[in-house]
Amino acid sequence: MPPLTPATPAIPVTPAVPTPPAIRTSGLTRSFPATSGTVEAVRGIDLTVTRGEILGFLGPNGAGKTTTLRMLTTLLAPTGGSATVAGCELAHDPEGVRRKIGYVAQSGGVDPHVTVWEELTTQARLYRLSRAEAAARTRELAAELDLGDLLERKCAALSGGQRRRLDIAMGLAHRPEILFLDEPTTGLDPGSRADLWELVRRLRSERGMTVFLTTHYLDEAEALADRLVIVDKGRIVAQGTAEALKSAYGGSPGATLQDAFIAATGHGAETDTSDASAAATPIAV
Ligand SMILES: Nc1ncnc2c1ncn2[C@@H]1O[C@H](COP(=O)(O)OP(=O)(O)OP(=O)(O)O)[C@@H](O)[C@H]1O
Repeated sequence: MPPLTPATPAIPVTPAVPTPPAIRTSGLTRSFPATSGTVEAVRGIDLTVTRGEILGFLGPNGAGKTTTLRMLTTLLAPTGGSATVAGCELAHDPEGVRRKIGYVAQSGGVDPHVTVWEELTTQARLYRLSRAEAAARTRELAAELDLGDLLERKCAALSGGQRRRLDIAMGLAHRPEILFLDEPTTGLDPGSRADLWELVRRLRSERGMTVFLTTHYLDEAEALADRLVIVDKGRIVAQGTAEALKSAYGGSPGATLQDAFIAATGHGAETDTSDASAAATPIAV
């Protein structure tokens, strides 16, 4: 039989290379020894966050949000499972993870006694930038985060919103690929919250930044996040867009995210679930 001839000349095709996710976890687990036994803070989280996604990580008090965040940012070793963050394996290359992520803790981390300029240049120098590079990076960050008029001010004299912008600038000093924000707007007034939301949106649209955000504010999660993951008692109990969660859980056309949250977890956003032992069934929508 003659060989088959293609009807059209063969054009070399470059196969599409799938973009690896920003974060992937498999069975991520953390337990803590306690006097009364073991606290199972995180019980096998399987999660994928795509690059450029803003992910809202929600759950009642004690659900395991901070423990998960601390594992993903290398601050706490998992007791089980695995995770890849920004292409680096958490267990084998924590240094690589740290180079590629920015972490803004709930309590911030700035020194109240130094100026904004000193704080930012010191942070940039920690990432081995020369003095001149650190100064240039500080100017860049100040412009981007609207801190230009505050550079000579002592950190202690900043308002809550200004302090939060500085915290984020510090987290961005080394141009990370993924930004972890732990409760970024707790304690801010509505105007400062709206400014911060705008900033997070800009980081994603202008830099393609992946943002992993924990929050207690359901309106914040709904306004900012592309996708929500709800955890309870250390497990993922629901995930999807806010709209999908509302229609899957809300039970009526006018259902709110609060309705969906209560239906998925069995309680309100501020209830402490850490001592409960029953596990909910995970539902993805
Ligand atoms: N170092 C620790 N030692 C013992 N138990 C801990 C430790 N850290 C966290 N836990 C427990 O693990 C569980 C999950 O805590 P975690 O802080 O991750 O919850 P969370 O969802 O962040 O809660 P919150 O919204 O209140 O901050 C809780 O029962 C908590 O008491």
